Amino acid sequence: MSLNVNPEIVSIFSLWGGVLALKILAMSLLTARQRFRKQVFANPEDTSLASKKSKVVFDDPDVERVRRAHLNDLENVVPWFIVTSLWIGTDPSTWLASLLIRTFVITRIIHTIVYAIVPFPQPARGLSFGVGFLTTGYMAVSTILHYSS
Ligand SMILES: N[C@@H](CCC(=O)N[C@@H](CS)C(=O)NCC(=O)O)C(=O)O
Repeated sequence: MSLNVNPEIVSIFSLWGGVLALKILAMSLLTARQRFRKQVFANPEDTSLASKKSKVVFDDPDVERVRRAHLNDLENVVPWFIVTSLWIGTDPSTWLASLLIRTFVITRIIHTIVYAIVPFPQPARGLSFGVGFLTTGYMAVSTILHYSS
């Protein structure tokens, strides 16, 4: 079996994967923004960076919301990077690869907006999570079928 990776698909994956990596890095900044806004930190030494009112708190709802969104990213984006880098070796069509890669990245950006930036009522978050989840699931199954046949 020969490995045939289309360079156009690699470019699309690199571009959109880079955007997604930056989005995940931005989650740390969003967490820090909430910590400074609420003056709540995870370690005693961090409180010296802020006002005298600042304290160590582990259950601030706004900080925890961003942290849950960050964790959810890691639960979904890490498998996506692994699965996509395997799937593009199965010689998918450029239009399908482009559609699935863009769809996943856009759904993760929407997930962050509706979870951590402007909390939206459900099913906004569930849908953004679900579409991305199905995208990764499709690519994983199609990779397994490709290499097992
Ligand atoms: N680890 C997730 C597994 C299920 C999941 O990812 N659900 C999506 C759609 S409802 C979600 O955004 N969960 C919120 C979260 O992970 O904090 C959880 O505990 O909820």
